[in-house]
Amino acid sequence: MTTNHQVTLALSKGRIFEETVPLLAAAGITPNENPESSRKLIIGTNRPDVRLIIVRATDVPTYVQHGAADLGIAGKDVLVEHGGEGLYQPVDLNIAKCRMMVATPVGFDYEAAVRRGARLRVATKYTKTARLHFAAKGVHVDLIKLYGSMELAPLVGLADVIVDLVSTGGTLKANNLVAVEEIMPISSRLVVNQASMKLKHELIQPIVETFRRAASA
Ligand SMILES: Nc1ncnc2c1ncn2[C@@H]1O[C@H](COP(=O)(O)OP(=O)(O)OP(=O)(O)O)[C@@H](O)[C@H]1O
Ligand SMILES: O=P(O)(O)OC[C@H]1O[C@H](OP(=O)(O)OP(=O)(O)O)[C@H](O)[C@@H]1O
Repeated sequence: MTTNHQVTLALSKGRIFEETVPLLAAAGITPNENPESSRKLIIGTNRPDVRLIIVRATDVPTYVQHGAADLGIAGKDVLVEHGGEGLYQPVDLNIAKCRMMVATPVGFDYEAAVRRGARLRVATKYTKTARLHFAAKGVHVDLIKLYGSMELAPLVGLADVIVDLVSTGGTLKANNLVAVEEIMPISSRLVVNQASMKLKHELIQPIVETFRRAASA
């Protein structure tokens, strides 16, 4: 159980953890175990007042919103889908950078489909983001919720287009797809439970400031 003398930081394994290690180091925080190799979900650190919990990337805002974690690091993609209720987002950490894009099979004329008012089948993990994007453009869509490998959907006739994250473009290229529209740039943000920010201000504020300085260095 966390106390007023300890803060809990929610992180996901993989790219967010890798890119967070230098930020933790700047705040004088060294995990006692490597979450990539450990099966433990609660990981202590060299600082008795800081512990880490390891959760799915999509679940970070939920843990922080409910105060099960005081702080967390989550992608803007995940935060937009979650809605951000109960969270402060004080620092854009400029890590895990990529872009939320609309992509289609090579040869699909997206602009023409939009112009003639076609109804598009859109496969995505990001249904809220996609709904808002296409509604703002006045494009009618049937949303197909997937949990990964969105690039497959247009190749096997499940969808006309996808909404997914693109970084190098390598995954799109390998699957004969092309990005046709940017929805928003994505990076990860530090999120803080609003009640924790007040109740544990003396512990949390220095971490926020250190992350802010490290992120802009
Ligand atoms: N190719 C990429 N390049 C850079 N950043 C990315 C890329 N893909 C995802 N991200 C960012 O990193 C975050 C974590 O991605 P990661 O792949 O670790 O989790 P996930 O598998 O998408 O999530 P979950 O485990 O909840 O299904 C994403 O929310 C996004 O903000
Ligand atoms: O443009 P690229 O550099 O190829 O990156 C894009 C890929 O990265 C993400 O997947 P990720 O690697 O996180 O796999 P996952 O979503 O299946 O975990 C995203 O969903 C794309 O598939």
